[in-house]
Amino acid sequence: MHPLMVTIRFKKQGIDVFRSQEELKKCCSKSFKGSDLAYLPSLSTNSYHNIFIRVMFSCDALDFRNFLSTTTLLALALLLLVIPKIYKSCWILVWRPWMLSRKFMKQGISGPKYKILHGNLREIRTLKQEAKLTVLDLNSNDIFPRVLPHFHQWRSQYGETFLYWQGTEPRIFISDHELVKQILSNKFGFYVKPKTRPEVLKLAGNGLVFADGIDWVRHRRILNPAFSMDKLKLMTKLMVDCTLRMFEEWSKQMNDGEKEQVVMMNVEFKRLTADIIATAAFGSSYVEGTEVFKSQRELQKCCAASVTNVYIPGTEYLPTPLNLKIWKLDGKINNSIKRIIDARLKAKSKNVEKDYGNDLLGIMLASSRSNETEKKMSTNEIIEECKTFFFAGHETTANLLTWTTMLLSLHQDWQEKLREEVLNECGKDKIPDSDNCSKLKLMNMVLMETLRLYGPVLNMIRSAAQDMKLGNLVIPKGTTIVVPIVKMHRDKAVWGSDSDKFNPLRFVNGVSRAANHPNAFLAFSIGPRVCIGQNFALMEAKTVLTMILQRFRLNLSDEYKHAPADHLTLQPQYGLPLMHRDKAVWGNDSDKFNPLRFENGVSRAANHPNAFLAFSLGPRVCIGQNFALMEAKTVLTMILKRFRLNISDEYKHAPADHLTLQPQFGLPVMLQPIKWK
Ligand code: HEM
Repeated sequence: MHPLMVTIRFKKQGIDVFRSQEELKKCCSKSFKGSDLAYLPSLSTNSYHNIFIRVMFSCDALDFRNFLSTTTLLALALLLLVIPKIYKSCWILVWRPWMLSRKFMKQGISGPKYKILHGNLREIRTLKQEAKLTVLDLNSNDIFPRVLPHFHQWRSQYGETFLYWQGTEPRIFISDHELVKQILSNKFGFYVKPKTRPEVLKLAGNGLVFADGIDWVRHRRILNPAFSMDKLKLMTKLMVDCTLRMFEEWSKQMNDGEKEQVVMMNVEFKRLTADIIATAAFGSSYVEGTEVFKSQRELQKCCAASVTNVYIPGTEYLPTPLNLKIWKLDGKINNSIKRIIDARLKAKSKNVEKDYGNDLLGIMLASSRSNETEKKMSTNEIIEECKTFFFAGHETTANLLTWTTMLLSLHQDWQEKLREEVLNECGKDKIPDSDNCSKLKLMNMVLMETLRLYGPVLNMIRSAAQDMKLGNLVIPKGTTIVVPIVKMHRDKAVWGSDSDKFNPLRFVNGVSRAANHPNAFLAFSIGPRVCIGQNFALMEAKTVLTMILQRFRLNLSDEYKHAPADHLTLQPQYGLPLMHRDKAVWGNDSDKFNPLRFENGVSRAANHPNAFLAFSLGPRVCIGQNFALMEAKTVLTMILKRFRLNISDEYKHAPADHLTLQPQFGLPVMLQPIKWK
């Protein structure tokens, strides 16, 4: 405001305004003592710093000196409190975005325009909502535009590397494999986990996934032994038991005589993997863990809805309806975990168990009693780690199993190949163990290819802990780096021109030789923060798949809509309904003599219309099949009319390949003549 305007305004209120300090002093000496004067220092800004005001108070009626000192102090205190906040807000809301955008622009990096407070969140929300209305072609693996439509759009507008704003947080999208390798394999803490939203911390726990620095080193050192190969071998048995329980449930749901069943696989796999992690890592049953899983699922919905909203620090303490819901769910999760921990402590104190147990929970509880600080975990830390493992330990593997069964249903040839491999390694009904699983090479390739195309983790994020030089780029401190796994796994330059195709054979020579870059496969990340549970997840997936392929043929139900979606992890938006056919081809009793299976004809005796190959099929089908059958029927009829047949005691059951299948020691049969009345 112009000084003249200020003067007029104060004069109107009966306040004298002086234009210089000298003028003011003259007046003071005449009618006021110095201390009775007030002037507003805040007015002393560049434009009107020479304006002083005289306040027309009655000095007798008021102890003006006291009044002045208290209010000045209060005002000063308030100013001291408010000014830094205002400064910080201006810095975050306006100055930093402007400055950083310029810095990146100078390096040739642009992106969508920053909008105050919201950044680009509104665009992200709109694009995601629009993408969710689409359904992909069944054979399309090009899911990037659907699951991360904003990245897809900005990439085509601004190039491979661009800057965008998650609210007021600057984020740079980097998909260059070499740069990503440098970021993820950095061991010096230059790229750390960025601050996480409070609701996400409540969901996934403030454990290993989000820890940094010495805390992370301590936690990882304590937890690593829980995932050693020896421990995993012991866990396979638990995985098998849980899977058998799932089959029992399925057979209960199946009506008598039914050979086909539609099952929502994503739901079943979530339940199964939850059961497995509850038993294998926490020694609790699914029932005890149910409360944790149920609440985590609810929380996940809250998080998926809120991550595209603006986050204002401190708002998590306001009693909004969403916060109230989050607090309630968090309370439930904490209580359930405490109950599981208490049960273990009780078992130990009653000497039911010698120690705390050698699973994940046991290892953590033992560490809480350690005298060495670098091997010690507090109770709170254990609770947070439990949340982390309950969440990370089942959600991801459930999605891996879901997408693998989807792809095997679409690619029946691969389903058959895997079944053959399973039957070779484990037979028709042998329970798989870790040794069998390690021999399943084709299955391993299929799992890798599924993780490449439909990896549960879509992105990883890191924050530059200080100004960093990355390739030709300078990344200012505090910038978040987004590593788009789902995009990088489809990079034609690295994975070849068929990168969008399902081709497990690309992994025939191992993961590091599947692409042009040895670290192109990022499903479990790389470097020091590589997924701690990857061997556990793969062992689990192999065990479950083996047991399914031994028993069922998988087909997609007609109701399936191909709509992969970003629900924090990659999930099928409308679920995955699959049709199971009882056992591979001939059913559970395939080893039994059961002529009734041919009741409805040869083509309907098995799950495959051409399963019966005794006379071969196609153009070279046996020319004499009818002759042979006629002959067999005639002879058998005549024998059966005359004799009752009994196997002789001398018979040795030894079918042998004598060009045709023959009884090696002949077939001595006792013929007992029938006397017809
Ligand atoms: C198919 C299954 C899985 C996939 C695709 C997967 C993927 C990943 C990825 C990409 C990371 C790195 C995240 C980042 O650095 O931002 C990670 C970390 C982690 N994963 Fe997994 N994971 C799977 C299964 C599991 C299982 C079964 C467990 C536990 C039993 C687990 C526990 C963890 C933990 C604790 C971390 C943090 C490790 C650290 O920072 O030191 N994951 N996982």
